[in-house]
Amino acid sequence: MTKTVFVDGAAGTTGLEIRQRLSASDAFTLVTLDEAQRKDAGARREALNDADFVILCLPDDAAREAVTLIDNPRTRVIDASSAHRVAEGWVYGLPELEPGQQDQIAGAARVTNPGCWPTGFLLLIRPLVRAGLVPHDWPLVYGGASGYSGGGKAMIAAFEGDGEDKDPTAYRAYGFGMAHKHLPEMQKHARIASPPLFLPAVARTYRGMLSEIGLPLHALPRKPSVAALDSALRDAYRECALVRVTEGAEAALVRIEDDAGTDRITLRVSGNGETGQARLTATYDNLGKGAAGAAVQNLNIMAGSDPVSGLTV
Ligand SMILES: NC(=O)C1=CN([C@@H]2O[C@H](COP(=O)(O)OP(=O)(O)OC[C@H]3O[C@@H](n4cnc5c(N)ncnc54)[C@H](OP(=O)(O)O)[C@@H]3O)[C@@H](O)[C@H]2O)C=CC1
Ligand SMILES: CC(=O)N[C@@H](CCC(=O)OP(=O)(O)O)C(=O)O
Repeated sequence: MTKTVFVDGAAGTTGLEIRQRLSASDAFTLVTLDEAQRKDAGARREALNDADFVILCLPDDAAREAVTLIDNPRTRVIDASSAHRVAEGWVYGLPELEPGQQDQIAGAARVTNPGCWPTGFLLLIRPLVRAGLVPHDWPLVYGGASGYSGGGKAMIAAFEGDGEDKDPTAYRAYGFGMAHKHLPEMQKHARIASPPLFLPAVARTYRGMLSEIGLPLHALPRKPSVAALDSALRDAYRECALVRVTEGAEAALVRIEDDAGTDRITLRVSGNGETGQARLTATYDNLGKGAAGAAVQNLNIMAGSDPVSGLTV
């Protein structure tokens, strides 16, 4: 029997992408509310309690409210917002993060999708911290660029609009308050002593991400080689269909578009043994592995289906 999936926020950027991925599914029946009802608390309460699975594609406050509207123990929730990323009682929905993480997701009633920025950071750094190649109190710096759909409907309108509010920029940096909302999530799930110094930017491309961590290898206590970092990542993700580790030395150019339009993430370790410098790079799609693809992957895992069903690997 198919399971019902109610997407709350189905008219938004992430919600539309999830609908696209589930529309041809044999395992799930998609439920959405029409335009007149999609913000009606009564209609939402009914849909939230009727569904086997709920995927919240809402701003944080609306996501918190949606959870309070659920009063039956049967409905299982995946929250794409940042409302519950470090909350007690929620399983972190990044199945590749730790051994056993996928099993925790499979059995959970409440799963929080990771943020798009934390996805790249955590998949690059967590295996290196776990292996002791990077100390847990190392002062990490993480930066990169996101496609503008990462800011949802409002940012899409600003980049694509033709009114006074149109932002004509090709590339802009932000987060200068050094207090981005993803910092607690990055610190907690990387299991590091303090959050990374985070340098985000947004580029004039609809979708895609390119994010990076630089490491001075000679300064690290264990002075790891580039090859040691590369092999730690390969070991960590050998069984993971959506995580590719490619040869960093061959990367003459890495583009923000490299994995746009897919649900995978590509990791690379580049570097120079003589100068003792390494560059860890992740490319993925903010709406793929960064949001909708990750939500569908978690849904598949929770429902006991093939984790990559309906996804572009
Ligand atoms: N875009 C991305 O790349 C990523 C997004 N996310 C997260 O996913 C969530 C959704 O983001 P995104 O799709 O980009 O955002 P959008 O702004 O594109 O969409 C949000 C949708 O939620 C609707 N909405 C707002 N309040 C309510 C409410 N009270 N009841 C019902 N619907 C409501 C909005 O309605 P209306 O159309 O009327 O505005 C809109 O359709 C956010 O929490 C975001 O942070 C996470 C990772 C990446
Ligand atoms: C380009 C851009 O503005 N991106 C957003 C992150 C989008 C995202 O990941 O949303 P969540 O916070 O729900 O994870 C930002 O940096 O705040």
